[in-house]
Amino acid sequence: MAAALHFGGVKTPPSIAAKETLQSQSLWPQQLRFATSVASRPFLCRSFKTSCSSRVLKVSCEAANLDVLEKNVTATVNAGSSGSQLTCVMKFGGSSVASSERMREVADLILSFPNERPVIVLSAMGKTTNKLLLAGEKAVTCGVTNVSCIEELSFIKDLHIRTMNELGVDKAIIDKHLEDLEQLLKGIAMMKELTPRTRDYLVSFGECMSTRIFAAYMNTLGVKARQYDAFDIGFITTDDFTNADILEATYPAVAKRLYDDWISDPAIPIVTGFLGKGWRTCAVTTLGRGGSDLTATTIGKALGLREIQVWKDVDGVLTCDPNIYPNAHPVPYLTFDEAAELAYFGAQVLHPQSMRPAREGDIPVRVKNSYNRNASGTLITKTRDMTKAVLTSIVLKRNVTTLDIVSTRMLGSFGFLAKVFSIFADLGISVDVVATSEVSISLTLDPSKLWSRELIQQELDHVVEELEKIAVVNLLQKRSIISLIGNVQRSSLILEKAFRVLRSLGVNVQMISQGASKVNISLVVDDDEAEQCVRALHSAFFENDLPELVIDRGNGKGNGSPSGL
Ligand SMILES: Nc1ncnc2c1ncn2[C@@H]1O[C@H](COP(=O)(O)OP(=O)(O)O)[C@@H](O)[C@H]1O
Ligand SMILES: N[C@@H](CC(=O)OP(=O)(O)O)C(=O)O
Repeated sequence: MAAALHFGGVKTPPSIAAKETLQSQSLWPQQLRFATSVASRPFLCRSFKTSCSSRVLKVSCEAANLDVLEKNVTATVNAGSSGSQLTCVMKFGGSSVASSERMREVADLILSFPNERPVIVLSAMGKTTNKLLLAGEKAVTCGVTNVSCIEELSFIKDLHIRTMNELGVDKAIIDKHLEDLEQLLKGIAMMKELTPRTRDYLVSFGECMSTRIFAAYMNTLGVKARQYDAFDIGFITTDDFTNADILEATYPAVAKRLYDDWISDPAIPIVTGFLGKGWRTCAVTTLGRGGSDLTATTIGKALGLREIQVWKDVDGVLTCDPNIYPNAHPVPYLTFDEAAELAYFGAQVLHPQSMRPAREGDIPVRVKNSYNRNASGTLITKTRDMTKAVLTSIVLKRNVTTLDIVSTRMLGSFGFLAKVFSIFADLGISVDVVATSEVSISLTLDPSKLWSRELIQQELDHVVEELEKIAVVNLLQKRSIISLIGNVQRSSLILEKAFRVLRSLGVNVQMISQGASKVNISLVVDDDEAEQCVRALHSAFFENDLPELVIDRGNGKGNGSPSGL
């Protein structure tokens, strides 16, 4: 039987009617408590689904016992308090919490928003994740007796102990972690192998230690804070170690745990970014490099918070990677689609999957600079005014492999494309950019699903071997994808300008593709020409005063006048 629950408002007790959704105009703790308590009672619910935005919570559930459900709804609503609820997520990346000074600065920053009651998500301090990975790799070959001399292990210990000393927190809070870390490295040395599962457990020490230190520091300031390991509070993931996906069960579980604790004993939650728990193995998993952004947006959606803030070391999302072009400018507004595309095509500033929960929950994401808090940053929302927008950002993804596949006509055109993609699916390799004709297909392979390495030669040989059964295959390595993120409604204008720039550099574009997302045009060029192209494109699009880039004739097609190049 499908039970339907309807909240008329926060003060009105809910009534049970024959509908399938519970809706509320504002998200109050008691509604979330209700939703999560229903979700957590399998005897009560056969199936349960929620989606929430900052204003609307929808719950559909199929109840096994309506009487019990009704009592539960009433009890939970009456017990709830409409007082101070959690308001936003603030995520601070490794660069923001790299030292004791930075942690002080971040605490000060959090306290400078007295009207917020934030959930804090932290990454590991500075480059700790990289150091842990290096320590693990060294442990594989160095022998058990040499583990304590691994330089990266000493670095990590020194950094964390010094930070605790300087912040005046009790060093005992991470004693056990430091001991276990060394034991783990000895285990790796003994086994002479570092599996993806062990790798995830190894890197989890970074976030587990940074959050404990920071929560303890907040407590020394007289601000009540409570540390949480994400894998203990309901972050349930697939068992794809090193690149796990968050499962739907995470949302009600995390909401329940954080809200229950907040209501019974309010304290600022300090949550480990990047980590989860595999649903079959129950082992620690990680969400892929930069995954703390995804932790933040997941919490934002789970709790239906007002805003998700990600604090970085740059003034927001920039017009291109500042390491390629130091004068890149902050982009004030982006849509979730633009930000997702930008992240997916290689802009390190955001995790590729992090926009999904924010978009589903329709929760604005603000990218801010913890080193320059007055900078306005970038606001990412579902829609924005695109009438004046042409190009938003230029993104470079290096060291990409491309494949040109020409059918030997053993299969019809439908069969050919289907067969090509089934080969990639069977081998678990993602494809980024695709250009097709009836009998040929060119595509680029995405190495990002593999942990900090490119597709290895053996895997590529296997792909080619399989494809050669139906096609002539040409594999080209050391290519780059330049993604032009912006208003693809103006693609002719963007392409005209881009090709002028590239022609003036004597660069030949090897593949071009315009995504269905309508925000991205991808161009494939040689690796060694790519940075030069990005710099020239940046100055043509963002630094030259080119009137045709801003004038709108009201028909959405630009004025088509030739560029000044
Ligand atoms: N388009 C871009 N906009 C902003 N930063 C970018 C962009 N492309 C690459 N970056 C790099 O991303 C870095 C910020 O991301 P990240 O290192 O993940 O931050 P954090 O560790 O603070 O979360 C910047 O320091 C910058 O070097
Ligand atoms: N510490 C992890 C997770 C993370 O999100 O880090 P950061 O916020 O510093 O990018 C990493 O380095 O990948």
